[in-house]
Amino acid sequence: MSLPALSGWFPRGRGGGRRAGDPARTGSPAEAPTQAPTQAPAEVAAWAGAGPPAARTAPGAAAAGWETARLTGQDRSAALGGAARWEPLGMSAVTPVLDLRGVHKSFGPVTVLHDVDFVAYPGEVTALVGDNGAGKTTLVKCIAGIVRRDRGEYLFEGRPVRVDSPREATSLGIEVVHQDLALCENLDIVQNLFLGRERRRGMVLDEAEMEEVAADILAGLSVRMTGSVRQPVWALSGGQRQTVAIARAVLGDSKVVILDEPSSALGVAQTRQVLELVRRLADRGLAVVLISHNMNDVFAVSDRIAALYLGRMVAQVRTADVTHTQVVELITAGRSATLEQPDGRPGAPLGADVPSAAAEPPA
Ligand SMILES: Nc1ncnc2c1ncn2[C@@H]1O[C@H](COP(=O)(O)OP(=O)(O)OP(=O)(O)O)[C@@H](O)[C@H]1O
Repeated sequence: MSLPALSGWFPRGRGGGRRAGDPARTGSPAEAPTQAPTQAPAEVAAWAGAGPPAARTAPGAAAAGWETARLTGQDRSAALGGAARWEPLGMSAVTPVLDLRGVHKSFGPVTVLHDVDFVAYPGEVTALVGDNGAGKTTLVKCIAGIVRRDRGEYLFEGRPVRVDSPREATSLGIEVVHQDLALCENLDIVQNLFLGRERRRGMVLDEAEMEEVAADILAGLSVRMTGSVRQPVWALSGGQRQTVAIARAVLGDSKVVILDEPSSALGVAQTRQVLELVRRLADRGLAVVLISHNMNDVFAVSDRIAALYLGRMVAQVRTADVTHTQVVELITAGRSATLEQPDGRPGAPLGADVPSAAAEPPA
């Protein structure tokens, strides 16, 4: 497979693609004085998980979308010399596609997700990072209805929804590309793309229509396959398979695409091609959630980073506002020496003072 090189390699830039009226994306706190009000400490603490779920909602934030906190660009330079400052964002003018609040999940006695908040916006790549066992896959399974959360709100495009099965998630336009890709090796590209949703003309499959749509969707994603769309998947490279799996995810009316480690088995060139495709999906307005352990990939392609540590969301920040080192610290320690907690304490693990789930009364 060869992909045309994107001019400028991610020309939108991380954290770019500003939307009119979205102060959260302007990059400068000074540009958004009216829509990013300072929060009372109690509200900020609630973000960190110390408050009850009800306290997590900022006043009036339900419809407009609530962002958690960020390290401002202004403070970034300060971060180099000392403790940087977290600043609550208040409300964004753009409603998140996904907005999960206080999601809690246990498997028997083991609590895997502790009151996790997570948002994903249209037109953005949100990287979901965390060490092995942090709870990334479980959170994604909750989003995709594969696993039922014990409690927690689930808003889709600002509306509360019930997502208790994969079918319900799919009907909302949420697609997951799992690590194993779930492609059928013996089937060709067209058959894989349309598996389970074949186009028919009367009683027979409309092969010509499916071929045309397959070619269109691959071309629409700027994907050029060497060879026919009728070649079997077993004959494709790892990058090409990933592309087919992603194309299948966006074939319907998808609004959210979640990619689980899409480049984990790929070489340098193929990783770059897949990341270009990931960026392109977001540029077309999809909300893309990217699970990755690879910080280079995360920084190359994401607009936001959500960091899970031992089942707690310890930060959800703009990629442009944090450094590689800070994110690694968040992943490995649940805190960063150069990031303050929202309540002003420097460097303490966020949510570390939250009572363990085992000690909490049942919901
Ligand atoms: N069905 C289950 N039953 C019991 N424990 C589970 C189940 N699914 C996940 N866990 C546990 O939940 C924790 C989080 O797992 P999860 O797969 O969500 O982490 P992850 O961040 O995706 O890790 P990795 O990066 O290694 O894939 C792990 O300790 C795991 O053993």
